[in-house]
Amino acid sequence: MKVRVGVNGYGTIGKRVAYAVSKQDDMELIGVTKTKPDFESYRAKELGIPVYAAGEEFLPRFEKAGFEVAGTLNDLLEKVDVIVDATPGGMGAKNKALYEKAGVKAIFQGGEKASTAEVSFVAQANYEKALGKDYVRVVSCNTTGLTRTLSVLQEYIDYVYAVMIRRAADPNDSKRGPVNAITPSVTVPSHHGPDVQTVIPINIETMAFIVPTTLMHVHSVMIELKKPVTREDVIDIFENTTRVLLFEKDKGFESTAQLIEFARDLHREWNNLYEIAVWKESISVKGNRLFYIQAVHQESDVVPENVDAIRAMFEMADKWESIRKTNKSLGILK
Ligand SMILES: NC(=O)C1=CN([C@@H]2O[C@H](COP(=O)(O)OP(=O)(O)OC[C@H]3O[C@@H](n4cnc5c(N)ncnc54)[C@H](OP(=O)(O)O)[C@@H]3O)[C@@H](O)[C@H]2O)C=CC1
Ligand SMILES: O=C(OP(=O)(O)O)[C@H](O)COP(=O)(O)O
Repeated sequence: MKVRVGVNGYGTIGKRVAYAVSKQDDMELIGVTKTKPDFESYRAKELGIPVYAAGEEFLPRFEKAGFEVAGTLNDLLEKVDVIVDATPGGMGAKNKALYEKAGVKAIFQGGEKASTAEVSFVAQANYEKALGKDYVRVVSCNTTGLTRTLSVLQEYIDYVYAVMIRRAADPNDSKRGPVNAITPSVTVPSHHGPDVQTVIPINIETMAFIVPTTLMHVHSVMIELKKPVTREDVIDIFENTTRVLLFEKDKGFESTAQLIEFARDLHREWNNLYEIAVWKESISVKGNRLFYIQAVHQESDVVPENVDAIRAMFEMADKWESIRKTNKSLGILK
């Protein structure tokens, strides 16, 4: 039996999750929601994906444009086993009552508070915690990136300090900024450190800035060690960590621009770089401190996590079986 999946919110994350679900042999994409008949709605239809209005209040927009929808969100909820909520941050918590009423399981994204779901999720760190659960939150792109690399270093970590340099807007977004400024998050810690702690129990403080770029986020990670580790050990650990790739400046990876070009060269859909990119040269051990720099493709790193979360919620596979299956279907390198 295939799990029937709906996606509420066919935007940056939603369209990628819908695509990823459609690549799984144990899942069926039943439909997606939109609030308006824009080019994304027409493209979904061309791809054969049923488009539902995100609520009755949006129906007149579709009617006016002569765009035939398959129904409304409530109709979609009647046909699915699980809904992936990829609506703008904070909206998922409001939608939860609809999902409860319809009796469908739901996955929320990192824009929601941890309390919206029963568990905050990063597959390689805590897959088992989501087994059989009804409500799971895939943490934000930055939190996913931090958790992927920190979870495999846990035995060495006394305290983590990380600085997050965040992209200002996604490439398809012409409304956000800044265009010519650097915006600090003056609340310390930024939400990322406490968010990592919803997945793994480590000491961590984070600070964050927004800078004028659309391509990726970059993290500067500094770790106080509680037991010795060498640079070679860390390289070895990351080389053996799924969804983490090492890149070398010496091979031309000077910035996020070349990382995205690498994803383009792989002919990845939407130039997705699902893997967290760690600069190999940046991995340094000085006394009892470990340093490294990593980059996160904000539009795509959480996509495989959504797929694995579905398998965990329906107890369809164990952790490594699911991760391997998802990786293979999306061409994730390791
Ligand atoms: N973008 C990113 O880098 C990342 C985002 N996230 C999280 O993922 C979630 C989604 O973000 P993102 O994909 O960027 O958002 P987008 O704005 O790209 O997409 C949001 C989607 O929700 C739909 N929507 C808007 N209003 C409503 C409504 N009233 N009811 C139902 N659906 C609505 C939009 O439909 P329409 O277009 O038709 O109006 C759109 O399809 C957020 O929680 C965010 O924090 C997590 C990781 C990375
Ligand atoms: O939700 C996200 O983008 P946003 O800036 O559009 O809210 C990304 O996950 C990055 O957010 P974060 O820096 O809160 O992890």
